[in-house]
Amino acid sequence: MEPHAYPDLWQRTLSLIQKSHYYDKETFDSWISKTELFKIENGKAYIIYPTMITLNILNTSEGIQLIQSTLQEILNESVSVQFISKQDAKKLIPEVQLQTRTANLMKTDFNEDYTFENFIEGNSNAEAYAACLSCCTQKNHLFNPIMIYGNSGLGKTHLLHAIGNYLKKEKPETKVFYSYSGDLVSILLDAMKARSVHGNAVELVKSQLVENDYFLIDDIQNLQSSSSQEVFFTVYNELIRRNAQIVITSDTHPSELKNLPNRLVSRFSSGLAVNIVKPEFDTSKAILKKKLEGNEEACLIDEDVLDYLANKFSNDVRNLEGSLNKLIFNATLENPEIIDLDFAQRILMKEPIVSERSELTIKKIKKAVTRFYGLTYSDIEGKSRQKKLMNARQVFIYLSRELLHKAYVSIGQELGNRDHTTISSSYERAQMLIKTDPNFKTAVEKIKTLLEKN
Ligand SMILES: Nc1ncnc2c1ncn2[C@@H]1O[C@H](COP(=O)(O)OP(=O)(O)OP(=O)(O)O)[C@@H](O)[C@H]1O
Repeated sequence: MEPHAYPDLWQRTLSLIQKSHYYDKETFDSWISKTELFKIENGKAYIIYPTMITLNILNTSEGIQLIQSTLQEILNESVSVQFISKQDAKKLIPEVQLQTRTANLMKTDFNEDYTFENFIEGNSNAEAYAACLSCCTQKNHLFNPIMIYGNSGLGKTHLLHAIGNYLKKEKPETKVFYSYSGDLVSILLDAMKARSVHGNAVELVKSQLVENDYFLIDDIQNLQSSSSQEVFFTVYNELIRRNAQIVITSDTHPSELKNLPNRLVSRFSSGLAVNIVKPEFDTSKAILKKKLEGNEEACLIDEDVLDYLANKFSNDVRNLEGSLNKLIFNATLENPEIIDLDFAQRILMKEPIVSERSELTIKKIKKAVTRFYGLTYSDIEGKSRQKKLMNARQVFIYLSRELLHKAYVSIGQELGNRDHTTISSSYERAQMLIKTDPNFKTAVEKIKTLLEKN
């Protein structure tokens, strides 16, 4: 039922109660008529009492019975009744939001391109690939947790999404949870802030988390808040007890996770830790070829250009792919007959690719986006809903997420402390726009180029 329908429904209920003459006129006018219906949820009507006297009058078995039967008469369905104070009603709001946020968090959309089929195997990543694939196919989880560790841009997120995509297709009944650890921290901190009149919000989140069969956490090194580490610890233990498969990625070996408590680190070390390193030459070349698949005719490229890229940019597969994208993008502008080594070197030297991704920061993305749109920081951080500003914010959110995997909460901080749920829905919209709106796509591509120049 829409919230705006409650006052009307409650007026009708009160009028029937008045007509029943169960309460005398004075009691009704002074106390009962001042009540409000806060909401009806899961078969329960939450009724706000203004004072303790009202509560004492209402809270008798006959009083409750009268309200229940009157509501049932109007709604044609049975409801139970819970009386709440005005303060309780205020506390209920965050809880409702929390339930929505938690529900959103639980339904993960996996990146459709990040599949096992699209992942190129080589010595550099064979163990990680095998561990992730086998945990999907084997009934008993032999290794738990599986920790995939290695530098940035080497395919860790890709493999977690591949697990999700595989299970969604092959075992659709499986419950899979995936989150960047930074986003999980936001949800847990929210739950700790949310007060609750019927149940504990943290317990609610915990109970939803432990119900998963697969629990995939990306970039665990960002699980830095000690209170969320506490909650994570109990969730982790319960998941292991229930034999759920846990797969975690991190930028270092578990034993070197300095910011996490020892009891967590030692648990992470008890499963299987596999390293993923930079792809060797052949794997890098195969990744480039995979990326070109289907575009061979539109974009002719010399084999020695692929060798050149594979030799030069393999430290981070994002840079490897980025260098190829840059060549293809420039080829659409200049229309060469073929992308040869001269063309490639000219373009890549003119606009050098960021050689290490650590050089890219969220501040740099913000600077590039504002420069591109001709805006100031206060424009982009402010509240105006002008189209240009909204576009700029969406591009900023999109790039921060895609290039740096930034948590929604950190992106929100850069945008005038916007709430992380706002950021998460803008990101979803941006993901849609990149597929449907050519202007949005071009802006993203151009800003990426700007970023690579700096
Ligand atoms: N072996 C591979 N085969 C195909 N694509 C790959 C491979 N390794 C990495 N990639 C691609 O490289 C890009 C970066 O990979 P990914 O985001 O998984 O890196 P990551 O290790 O999670 O980095 P970070 O630690 O920064 O989160 C993605 O587009 C991914 O598809």
